Amino acid sequence: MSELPEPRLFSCADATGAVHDQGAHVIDWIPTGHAPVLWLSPSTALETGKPVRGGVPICFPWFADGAEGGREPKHGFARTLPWHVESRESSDHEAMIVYRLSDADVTEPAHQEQFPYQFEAYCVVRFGTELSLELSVTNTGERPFDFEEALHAYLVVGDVRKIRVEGLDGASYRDKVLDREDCVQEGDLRFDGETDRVYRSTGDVAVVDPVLGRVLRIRKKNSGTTVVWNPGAETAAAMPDVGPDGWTDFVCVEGANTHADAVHLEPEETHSMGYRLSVETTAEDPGRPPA
Ligand SMILES: O=P(O)(O)OC[C@H]1O[C@H](O)[C@H](O)[C@@H](O)[C@@H]1O
Repeated sequence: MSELPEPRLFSCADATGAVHDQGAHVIDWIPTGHAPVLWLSPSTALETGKPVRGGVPICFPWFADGAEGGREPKHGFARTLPWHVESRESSDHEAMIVYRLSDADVTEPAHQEQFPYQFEAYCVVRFGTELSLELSVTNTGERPFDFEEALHAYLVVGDVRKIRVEGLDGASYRDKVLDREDCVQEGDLRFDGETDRVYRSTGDVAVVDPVLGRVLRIRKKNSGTTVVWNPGAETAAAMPDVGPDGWTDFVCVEGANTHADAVHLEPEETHSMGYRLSVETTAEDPGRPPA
């Protein structure tokens, strides 16, 4: 293992940002006039071949250990492979980069065995008043395949115990902490410990943060799954790159297509999933007790 090269830095009138080529992994986005939006663990490994804890990891071609289970590495090989820069452009109000990964980059036999298909993936990242990521996958081979994907964003929050996530009311979900299928969300989602839920939901989501006085809005495109994750105190304490105090500082709200929403591609077909993030300052009283 060697140290990761410095990330690529982006700057325009409306934002700054940073991305590692490994995993096409966005690690920073600061819209002008706001505090940082993406959480990055201060103790994350920044080494070739190791996942980075924070930012927006790309999970592909499977999520966790895959729809049928048993796949490795967790969340697929794309997040630890170096992606290729296809193009980069900047204007006054937006900085943009296009990354590309294909089956030719998958050199580990164990990875090839688990996903023996020809594909081409592009990730277009735009830094501006919004952070926008679009992951497109094309089947460039002669056999159909299924894949899972997630844009696994780590969002900075003032205190996860005081936020609420709106937009999932009524959605069915799998609770990975309780190991229960077919749960249904009632009202807003709040956090008082380990939370790991895979929602069937195409809708937009808002993270209302009374401590930082802001709302993070997530707009999804072609995404049937929203994953919400926070490790809680106990699990976090056992994770060296989160630690006993780190878990209150972030929540993951992920745009995804997993399990029943896995994507099927016939030869020459393309699927694109979009994830857009924006910030609004609010006047909500930080002392307001939870409803
Ligand atoms: O530790 P990682 O491989 O980065 O995974 C972090 C988390 O990702 C997702 O949100 C999953 O639903 C969780 O079960 C998992 O713990």
